[in-house]
Amino acid sequence: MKQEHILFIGAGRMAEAILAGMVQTELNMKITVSNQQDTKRLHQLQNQYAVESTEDWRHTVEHADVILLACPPSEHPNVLTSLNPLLTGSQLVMTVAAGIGPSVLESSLPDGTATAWLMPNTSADVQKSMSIYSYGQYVTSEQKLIFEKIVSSIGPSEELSEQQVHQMTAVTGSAPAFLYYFVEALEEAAASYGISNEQARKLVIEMVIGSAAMLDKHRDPEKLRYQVTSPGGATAAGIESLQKDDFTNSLIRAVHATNHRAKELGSSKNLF
Ligand SMILES: NC(=O)C1=CN([C@@H]2O[C@H](COP(=O)(O)OP(=O)(O)OC[C@H]3O[C@@H](n4cnc5c(N)ncnc54)[C@H](O)[C@@H]3O)[C@@H](O)[C@H]2O)C=CC1
Ligand SMILES: O=C(O)[C@@H]1CCC=N1
Repeated sequence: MKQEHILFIGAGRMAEAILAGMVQTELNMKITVSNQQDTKRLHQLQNQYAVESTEDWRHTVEHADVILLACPPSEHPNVLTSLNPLLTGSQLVMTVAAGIGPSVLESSLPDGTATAWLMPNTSADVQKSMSIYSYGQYVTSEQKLIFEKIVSSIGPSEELSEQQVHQMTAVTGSAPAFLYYFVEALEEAAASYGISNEQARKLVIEMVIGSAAMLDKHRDPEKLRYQVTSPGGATAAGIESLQKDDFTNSLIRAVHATNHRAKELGSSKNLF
């Protein structure tokens, strides 16, 4: 079977999480990583994940089946402009950038270029990224198979429309940061009672892991919340306090702010 070749343009945090996930699966895929200028970083990734690296991705484009843009949204115009004359016509160009859907890629690449938008999260590192994605109009069924092979190596996924990927970017791409922020806040609350920071961390992280396992098993957060919340009991007082502080709407506002910024970052008005 032909070994496919994937070229990463951008080798930062999201690229590394994807790499880490991918190499845990026997994908029979050649992986080349590149970034803007940081050779030290490329060598670190090369050694850690046994992948290849190049200091000038332009030399690798013609050999790649899939080109994965993992650079900031603001760098897409430069990268796409450089990419344009180098494409052979049979490659899949995909991005993980917030705000940059397949229609944006299509409008800046030669007519008929196959494109896809993947919105993963950093849990790709442990093959648990809940990823969402959307295809452009020229992707072949063979390219879909390759794409799905890559995506399934980093966790569960869901195909959505381009508009829905915009709307769900906060929920799957960014919300891990909201959850980590929640953990930090609870650690702070725990430590305020005088236990050590290490103890606070253990208590909170293990509680979150246990709760995530319960969600995984029962898949009904409201029911699980009721099981914890004894009528007239202690938890009810805590939930009431969160409700007084407008917890749900605070989170909804965070989702809206995130999506708004993502859209702004990827808006062709600001990019091209
Ligand atoms: N960090 C995350 O959790 C997620 C990030 N993303 C997307 O992933 C992309 C990268 O984000 P991070 O990894 O967080 O950023 P980062 O700052 O850690 O990495 C950016 C990488 O792009 C490279 N780069 C910058 N300009 C370049 C250019 N002109 N040519 C080649 N490489 C270039 C940098 O050298 C670096 O390796 C962004 O588009 C972001 O929207 C998507 C989902 C989640
Ligand atoms: O913060 C960001 O812009 C990226 C997009 C989704 C998660 N991280």
